[in-house]
Amino acid sequence: MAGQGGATLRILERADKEIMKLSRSDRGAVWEFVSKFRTNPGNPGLHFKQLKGDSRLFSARVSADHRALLLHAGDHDYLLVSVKHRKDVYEDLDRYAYQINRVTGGIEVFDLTPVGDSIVGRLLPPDPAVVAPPAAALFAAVSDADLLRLGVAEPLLPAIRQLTNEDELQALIEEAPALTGEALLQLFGGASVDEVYEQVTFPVAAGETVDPDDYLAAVTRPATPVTTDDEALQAMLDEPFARWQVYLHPAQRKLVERDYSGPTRVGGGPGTGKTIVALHRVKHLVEQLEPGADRPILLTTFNRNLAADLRTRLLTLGGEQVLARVDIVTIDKLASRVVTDAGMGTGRRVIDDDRAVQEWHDLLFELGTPKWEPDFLHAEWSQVILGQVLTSRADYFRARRPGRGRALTRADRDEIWQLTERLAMRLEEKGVWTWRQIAAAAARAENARADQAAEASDGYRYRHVVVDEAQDLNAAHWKMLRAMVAPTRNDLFIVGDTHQRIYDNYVTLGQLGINIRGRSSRLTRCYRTTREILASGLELLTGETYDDLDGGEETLAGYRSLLHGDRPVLRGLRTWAEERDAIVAHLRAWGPALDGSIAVCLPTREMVGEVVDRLRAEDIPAAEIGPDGPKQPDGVHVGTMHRFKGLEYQRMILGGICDGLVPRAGITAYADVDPVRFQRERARERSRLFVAATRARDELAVFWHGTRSPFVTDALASRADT
Ligand SMILES: Nc1ncnc2c1ncn2[C@@H]1O[C@H](COP(=O)(O)OP(=O)(O)OP(=O)(O)O)[C@@H](O)[C@H]1O
Repeated sequence: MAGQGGATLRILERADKEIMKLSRSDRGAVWEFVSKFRTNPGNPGLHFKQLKGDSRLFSARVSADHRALLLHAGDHDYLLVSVKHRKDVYEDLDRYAYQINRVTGGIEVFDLTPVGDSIVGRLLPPDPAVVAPPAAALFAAVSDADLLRLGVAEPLLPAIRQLTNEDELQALIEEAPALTGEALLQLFGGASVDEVYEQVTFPVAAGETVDPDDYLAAVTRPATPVTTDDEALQAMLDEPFARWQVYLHPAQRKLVERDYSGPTRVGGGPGTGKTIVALHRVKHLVEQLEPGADRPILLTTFNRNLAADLRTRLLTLGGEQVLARVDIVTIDKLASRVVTDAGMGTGRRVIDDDRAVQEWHDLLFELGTPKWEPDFLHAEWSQVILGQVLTSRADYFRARRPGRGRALTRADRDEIWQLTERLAMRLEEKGVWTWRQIAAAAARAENARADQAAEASDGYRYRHVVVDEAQDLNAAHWKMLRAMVAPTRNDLFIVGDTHQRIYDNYVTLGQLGINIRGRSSRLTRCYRTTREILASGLELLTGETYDDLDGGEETLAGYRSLLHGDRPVLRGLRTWAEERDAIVAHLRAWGPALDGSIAVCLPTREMVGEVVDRLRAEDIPAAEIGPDGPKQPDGVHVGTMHRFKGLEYQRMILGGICDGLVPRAGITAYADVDPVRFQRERARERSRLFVAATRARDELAVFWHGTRSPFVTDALASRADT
């Protein structure tokens, strides 16, 4: 990057927050400044000079009114740490301190105003005589040594010792380096020092001993969040919200850039940047490819609007060159392609599960077999026989039926096997099949292909496979994916959160030939939503346990947000008509949603239709969310819970959160006859509500009428406004 006489200039994430607050033309001036500086820092127009009293800090002229503050890392390497009004650079110089964090090895620059001391570039250890902690100090129970072990910035210790309430803590966090904020918030929330170390600090700790004076080494560590890439910088200057393109959290960056000896899985609660990590991973993998015109990387997800969104974001992130090497396709479409390639199912139409259950019903009626419920047989066929890609009666006799409840005798299995064969024939005669059948057929076809591919050295479909929303794939999908890529380094990168599982697919990846043991990690910092919304979302999950896709248990320990906002509004109304009035009133209070940043989520399609009609009658523009996303980008988006997977809104109303609707009344029928199924259905409905609640960035309102949903706990409901 540094040409002859030129310099490397990296922009520290901190500076970019200031840059984003500038006017458009001033941002343009920053861009020009960066280009000129990189070409020749000695350009007289830049007035580049060292600041008095510090060997590393420099100032330079960005525009008539603005100055840049630069930190010299060594050689020709500089960091842009601040862009300020010219008056402030000189007046406020004393406010800045910088250091290399001894735990992460990253460079931290911060504003010490809250301390009120002048300590540029000098790290003053706190003087206990001067800053004796007041009696009610928030962190009185945690020693300095422990705070430092957690990676809290040393120059902020005096200020931290003064904190006595959450508002002061929040104000400090706004300005503090991210790790300091994250660690303090977790401690404030009641976590122990060891827990915070494990969940927050360890994932970002440098893997080597840190030399606190070696700025050149520090500048390239993932813990120094910088951009050097011109395209990324320009995109960010044009589109201030695109920070994710540039500044990965060190925990995210490590996952993106690591070389894995086999399949890996990244978990994490909603909004922790799993999709962002998947996109950066794809870009990273493309950058390792030798030039070519093929598409050796598969990026797959569950539904069509998410696939479209991945395409748009990957284009923004990597441009046409990256996109050209990646096949982005939904998992079902991929399975369809495979069966078409294999010459199977020509001309067959896909039917949904409701229609398939109806076919079961008709078949059982024609056969006069009252012993089985259509619903039960469909689930057994879909989840066990097709789900595990069982191809013979003998395999079915031996199959495990995890989570299926009710035990089956050998005679039962024999009968069910014959019935499923009859149903399959019936569907074939009608020229239709289900997505599950397609997935199972694709897994078989792809495995046959892989057997041949293993003989030819390079016969696999893909070099790398990246999967988003992995919690919703079924075993047949995994078998297909496993067969698409050679079992070697960096083969599968799997991203998902089982707390957000909204389809009935439970798998143990290890049993499907995908061994993620020792290569599984979890992101814990939420970028999307506020602490207040997260707390309510987590409360909705109370009492359920979740798996880790590999036979173990998954937790959300350490899940946190640095964002802070209003508590969600909870409101019980008497009738559905009153609830609709309340929805309209709430939307009006929020003001017009012309940019599609507001959504209403409801449990049934009928309710969606009724709310859309009502909003239109009130002259509030509304768009229903279909399988390809909102039917138009502007207006209030309205959809059922299923449709909200992977989306994000500034403000959301969850309506109709009533007993009998969430969870659906129908599932109580299983409570006695099939408790395992009941538990699974309930967990799924809970996850659906959790997904919907965690789509909101800033504000959330939860409404119901009549009796509230049992998922709205007493603790939540005690704050309700009825
Ligand atoms: N490093 C980052 N810097 C800034 N913003 C980020 C970062 N990582 C993620 N985000 C933002 O956080 C939000 C959530 O990211 P993303 O959709 O990747 O999360 P997710 O874990 O896939 O969520 P979900 O599981 O709910 O679908 C997005 O708005 C994204 O731009």
